[in-house]
Amino acid sequence: MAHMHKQYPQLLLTASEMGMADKSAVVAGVPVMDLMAAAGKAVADAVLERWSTCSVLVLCGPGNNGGDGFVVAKLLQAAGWSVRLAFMGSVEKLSPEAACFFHAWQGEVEEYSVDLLEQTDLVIDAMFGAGLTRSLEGKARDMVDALIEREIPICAVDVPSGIDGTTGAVLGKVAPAELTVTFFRKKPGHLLFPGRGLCGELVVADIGIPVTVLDELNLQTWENSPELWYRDYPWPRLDGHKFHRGHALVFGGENITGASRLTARSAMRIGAGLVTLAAPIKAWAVYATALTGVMVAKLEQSQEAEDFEELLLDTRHNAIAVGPGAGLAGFESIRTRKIVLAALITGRATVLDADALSAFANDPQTLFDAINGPCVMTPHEGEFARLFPKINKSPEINNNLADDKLTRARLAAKQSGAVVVLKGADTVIASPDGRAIINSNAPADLATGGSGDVLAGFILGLLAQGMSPFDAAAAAVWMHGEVGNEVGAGLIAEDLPEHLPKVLAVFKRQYLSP
Ligand SMILES: NC(=O)C1=CN([C@@H]2O[C@H](COP(=O)(O)OP(=O)(O)OC[C@H]3O[C@@H](n4cnc5c(N)ncnc54)[C@H](O)[C@@H]3O)[C@@H](O)[C@H]2O)[C@@H](O)CC1
Ligand SMILES: Nc1ncnc2c1ncn2[C@@H]1O[C@H](COP(=O)(O)OP(=O)(O)O)[C@@H](O)[C@H]1O
Ligand SMILES: [K+]
Repeated sequence: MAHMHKQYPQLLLTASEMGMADKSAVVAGVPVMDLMAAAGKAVADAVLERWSTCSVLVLCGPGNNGGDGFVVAKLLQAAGWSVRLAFMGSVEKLSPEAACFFHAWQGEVEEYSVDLLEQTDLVIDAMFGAGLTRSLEGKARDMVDALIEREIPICAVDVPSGIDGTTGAVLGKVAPAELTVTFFRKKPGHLLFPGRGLCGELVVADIGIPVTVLDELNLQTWENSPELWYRDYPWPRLDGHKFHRGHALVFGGENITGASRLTARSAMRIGAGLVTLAAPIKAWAVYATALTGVMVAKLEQSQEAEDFEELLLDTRHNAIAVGPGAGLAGFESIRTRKIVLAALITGRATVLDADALSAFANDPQTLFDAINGPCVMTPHEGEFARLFPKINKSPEINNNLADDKLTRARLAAKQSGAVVVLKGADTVIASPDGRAIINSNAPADLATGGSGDVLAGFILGLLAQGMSPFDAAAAAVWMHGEVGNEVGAGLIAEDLPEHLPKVLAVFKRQYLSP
């Protein structure tokens, strides 16, 4: 990802990074007054574009989020709307800029009361911004409860109040918005659940912060997009042959054979030149019958791990996947561990999924110590909890670490030395060097048995073609989401590799030809 330039629109800013960006903007000569005026105008414009004239209630909080609210109220009133404004806090404690816009509001300033909702068609939630760190209490909390109950449409300023913009966690309770307008760049909490599910449509408004302020910040978090990795995507060479596209090796167990078959086929679909599936002799015929383009190698009974090691002596096997259907019952677990360690000791690119991760639940350090080359681990939350029990319980990062998927994935990558793909609706891809990507294109249709095995195969296929583990993981997760969208409702895992060519064709049109 040599090309990840800092000014990419995909950069995500935590609340404190956003604060630093604001400060740098001021140093660069953009006054806070202008930022606040632009923020309020962006919200008012977005509202005017989406709703027709109605009775609006602007709920202003005690900080600068409330400051934006004063601006919105005035602009909507000027547009001929019927506007009421409620303020919670003390005028003396407002920032000078928020105070200035407070005084510019010439209408009545009302106290928070749920009765205000009686004649309200639309609420502007300018109570708290993305930097909130504790639960709402008192009148703000009562208001949120009433908003949830009455289901009045809400436009949120920056975030729906009560969402931690850095983690996406809900602090107490949050009333879901129909529209959220945030400023300059998205925050991780807009993409991570539960926050993501509460934002509604998300608009990112330019408020005049110069992009050059990003150069001063050591930003490490992005929203997944081909912009981040398309330049390193391994398209086949015009004069190439199959060995230029790598030879992937997949281990398959004897009981659940579908999982590793999906992985192998997916690796082929995404362009690995050759794929070999190595299977215990008992299951060899099953694999050999079911697979065509994928080659099937035999592993003799009771010496599967040794035979697998022998396959690894062929250095053309440049990327290895272990886990899908590898087996955990009784002796299988020991065998799975041996095969994982045999793969890792080669230092070649390795994908570890499913059973390959669970097999080390009692001794994760042995796994982490063995990782000395490019490695991608793809745990879902259950596997993650088994492999990283301390991270899930660690109190040190923040009070809501269990809710902080981004930090958990980062810590796991650092601890293990592997790129960690922490899967789910908001998959996080974290590198041991601190970089992280949040994926946002995956539809819920992907929540079906076997779709993770396909993802492992996509990563494997890209690794075989020489992509770096962080890029390969990000690209594969994005492709997986796109294919999910392409197939849509009714999707089964088998569909995913079969529909990949359509997604690749669109991707190629958009990103290969300048
Ligand atoms: N230069 C800037 O800083 C800009 C900020 N903007 C707006 O400013 C917002 C950030 O402003 P602030 O940092 O003032 O943050 P907030 O507006 O979220 O308010 C924080 C204030 O609320 C208090 N507070 C925190 N949690 C509370 C709780 N649970 N119950 C009661 N009070 C609580 C804090 O003590 C603090 O006074 C952004 O969300 C954005 O809307 C925009 O105006 C654009 C420019
Ligand atoms: N609600 C959801 N929205 C989008 N993607 C999802 C959702 N739930 C699961 N996924 C994706 O589906 C895949 C499921 O993988 P996994 O849990 O390993 O299942 P399996 O082992 O059955 O293949 C992962 O890539 C995950 O990110
Ligand atoms: K808000």
